[in-house]
Amino acid sequence: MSIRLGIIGGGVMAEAILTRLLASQLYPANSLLVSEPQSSRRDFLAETYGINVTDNNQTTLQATEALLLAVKPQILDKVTSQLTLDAVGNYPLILSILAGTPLNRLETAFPNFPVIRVMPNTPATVGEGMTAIAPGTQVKPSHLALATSIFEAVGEVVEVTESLMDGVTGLSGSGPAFVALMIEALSDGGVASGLPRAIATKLAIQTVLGTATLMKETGLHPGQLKDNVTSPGGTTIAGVAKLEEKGFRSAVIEAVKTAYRRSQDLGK
Ligand SMILES: NC(=O)C1=CN([C@@H]2O[C@H](COP(=O)(O)OP(=O)(O)OC[C@H]3O[C@@H](n4cnc5c(N)ncnc54)[C@H](OP(=O)(O)O)[C@@H]3O)[C@@H](O)[C@H]2O)C=CC1
Ligand SMILES: O=C(O)[C@@H]1CCC=N1
Repeated sequence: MSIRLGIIGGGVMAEAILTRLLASQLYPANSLLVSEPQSSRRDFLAETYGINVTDNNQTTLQATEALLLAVKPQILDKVTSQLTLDAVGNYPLILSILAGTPLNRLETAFPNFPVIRVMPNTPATVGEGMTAIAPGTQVKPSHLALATSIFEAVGEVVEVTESLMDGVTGLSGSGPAFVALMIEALSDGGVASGLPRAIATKLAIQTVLGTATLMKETGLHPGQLKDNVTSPGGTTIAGVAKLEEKGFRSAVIEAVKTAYRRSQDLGK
């Protein structure tokens, strides 16, 4: 079978996305090709998922539908300077998940190719990802439909203007790490209160998951949900008051804003 989707960079995000593309049967294993310099990583991906692998980035350009860029933003220039685009017979859709990397830079590196800037997140691994996509100047409705189908296989998709992509990166791109810290801290609080670690972590994870599901399914405002849990003179309001005293909300807001600014800096 011909290669329909090429991926440059076989790291964490590439694996998260390709596992769902396989599970959803959107792409069969033999239609995927991942280019990755580390031989042990190539062997792992080929043996685990049955996909095609190569150490030659140029080979991924044979992809008939799309080429996913999944390397670190800092090495984009190195990667693109080694590609010979004139040798390519077709123009696969370029999907870049590189944090902070603007469309105009990508479109300069891939002249005449349709380019979409994408920001997924790691819950993509279990099909619960949140992806934002921002189309470039050469993108047609068929390209948008293709990008949407690929990223809907890993969760939910929203289309935004490119000016919002750094904010998206600070919130949903980096957000899983912030939520993981919250879960770890909840578990630590449980352990400090005498719970065994395994039970504390189970409680913390299910509390975050259940709260998110409740808000998603009912559309309940976060403030209303907080009010619903806080009995007068009870335990929750005592904890909420302590969070406010310690600047919890301010710390989270600053974390997202700092990640947003870091995404902006990566683009310079
Ligand atoms: N991790 C996340 O949660 C998210 C990441 N992103 C973006 O995804 C991109 C990838 O991130 P992530 O998967 O975490 O990073 P990883 O480091 O896990 O993956 C990058 C991969 O690219 C490989 N690589 C290095 N040099 C080359 C090269 N010249 N040609 C081809 N492949 C190469 C690396 O190999 P080696 O290890 O040998 O260097 C590595 O396997 C980044 O741009 C990031 O901004 C976007 C959303 C979320
Ligand atoms: O930390 C990073 O730069 C990447 C982008 C969003 C999540 N991880």
